Amino acid sequence: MAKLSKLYTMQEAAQHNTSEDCWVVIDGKVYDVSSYLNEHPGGDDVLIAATGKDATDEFEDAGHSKSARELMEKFCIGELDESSLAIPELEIVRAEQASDISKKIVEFTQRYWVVPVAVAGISAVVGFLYLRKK
Ligand code: HEM
Repeated sequence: MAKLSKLYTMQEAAQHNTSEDCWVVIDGKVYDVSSYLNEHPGGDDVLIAATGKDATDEFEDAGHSKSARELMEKFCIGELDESSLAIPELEIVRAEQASDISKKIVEFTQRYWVVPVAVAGISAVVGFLYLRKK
């Protein structure tokens, strides 16, 4: 049967970054290692330093054994909400692009306001002459 797991955003997981309350994210899963900090053979400092980010590479670089991987399942509290990683970045890019475009439009109209005014003036004169001929 499929198991439902709780989803956490990276922002939420990142708040647990102390020696009393420590969550790490490894391979898309969230682990609450608070109770394991003092027992971790690699030290508590490496675990605290690994909070607030994807610690998969650091975990793999340490060359953890099979028994370490089995043990870590005990601390798994849920999964990472992958969509939470992309949204803030997309929003920032879009907001910057939007303000860039509107800035350019304002600058353009300030500099070249003569162009639409001239077009309107010429059309008015041409229209006036055309109507008078009739
Ligand atoms: C739930 C998460 C974790 C568990 C259960 C865990 C468990 C263990 C265990 C049992 C060892 C002893 C060696 C072995 O059996 O492989 C170990 C060593 C080590 N761990 Fe972790 N670990 C976790 C996360 C991490 C993370 C995120 C990092 C790095 C950011 C890390 C860094 C290290 C290092 C550097 C050692 C080597 C210590 C040495 O040999 O001197 N561990 N870990």
